[in-house]
Amino acid sequence: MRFVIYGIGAIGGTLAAMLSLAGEEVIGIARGRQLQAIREGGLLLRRPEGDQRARLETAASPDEVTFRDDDVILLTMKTQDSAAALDALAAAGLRDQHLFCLQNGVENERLALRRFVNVHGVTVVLPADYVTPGEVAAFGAPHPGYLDIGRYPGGADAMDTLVAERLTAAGLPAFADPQVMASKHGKLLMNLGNIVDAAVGAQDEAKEITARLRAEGEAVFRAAGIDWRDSQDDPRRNTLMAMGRIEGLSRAGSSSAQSLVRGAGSIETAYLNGEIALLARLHGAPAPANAAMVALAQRMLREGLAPGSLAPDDLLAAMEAG
Ligand SMILES: NC(=O)C1=CN([C@@H]2O[C@H](COP(=O)(O)OP(=O)(O)OC[C@H]3O[C@@H](n4cnc5c(N)ncnc54)[C@H](OP(=O)(O)O)[C@@H]3O)[C@@H](O)[C@H]2O)C=CC1
Ligand SMILES: CC(C)(CO)C(=O)C(=O)O
Repeated sequence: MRFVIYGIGAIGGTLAAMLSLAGEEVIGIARGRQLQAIREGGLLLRRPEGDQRARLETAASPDEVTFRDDDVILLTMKTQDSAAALDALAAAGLRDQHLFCLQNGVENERLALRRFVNVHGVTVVLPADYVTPGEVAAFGAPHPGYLDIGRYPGGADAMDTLVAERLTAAGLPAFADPQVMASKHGKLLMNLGNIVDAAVGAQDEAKEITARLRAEGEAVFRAAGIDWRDSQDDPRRNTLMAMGRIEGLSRAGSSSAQSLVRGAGSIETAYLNGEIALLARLHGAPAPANAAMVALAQRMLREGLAPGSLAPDDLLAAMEAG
């Protein structure tokens, strides 16, 4: 088996480094300064237990990869970049190799299944940062995190088990999960707070606002008949990983906050809070607070607002107006 990891940022970089340090065959598809830095000096993975540098085979796009039957593709870009990436994979000749979506939200699997037949969802509980080109950090300890892996739309097959075994052997506990989308919907409820973190940072009022977004999300899931499995009360959060400390580094915030920190020019909110807004509109349930967060994220991009530059009252006002 060869792992083709598409998008070498916080999550893809952590996986690429761990798998390759464990002796797995890995190709990382990266771009820009990240690609250049990895080609020049490898990829530094920083963890509470210490730093390790991985040497990676890289490609600048799927058409630089000669795909093999034993390839598994791990999608690790943010959702707003997935459609273009999937089109590039199709154009490069990817066929029925198994493709795993290691992304938040629940849209990537649908995008993938339009183009490919063997699609798997993965719930990613792995707090990680893309620090600078050539360097990623994973803050969990003793393990960087854990993953649930299953087929989309449901079930778990031999490939889920095999990939879970390889990841676990590389130090990242992974579990074949026939109800992976219930797990992913549970994680999505947590990620409704990503935009709050991006807008106001980690302050007490942020928790209340996030709780409101979450309650609205749960009500919308009920209206839409969607099952979910709670992510925040999962005991594996304590047994497998807790937040650790890395010397000289503090977390830049949620993955959405990191997009703003890096000036990425796009943010994932339309696929997180926007999933709730979409379901609400489809099923006739109200979701003004989550809809307002989608608009707020767009405003932050448009006006070039720095992460953490808004006040909780700004968010509350946007929710009331929404
Ligand atoms: N970071 C975290 O703690 C967690 C993140 N997640 C989820 O994991 C997913 C990935 O997030 P994260 O790792 O933080 O995101 P990052 O932005 O850190 O990494 C994504 C990487 O993919 C690259 N990329 C995007 N499109 C392409 C392309 N066409 N070709 C080559 N490279 C490409 C990006 O490049 P560029 O920078 O140039 O855009 C970037 O390097 C998201 O769905 C996120 O919500 C889940 C759990 C935790
Ligand atoms: C739960 C959280 C915030 C952990 O990093 C996450 O999934 C993200 O950053 O997207």
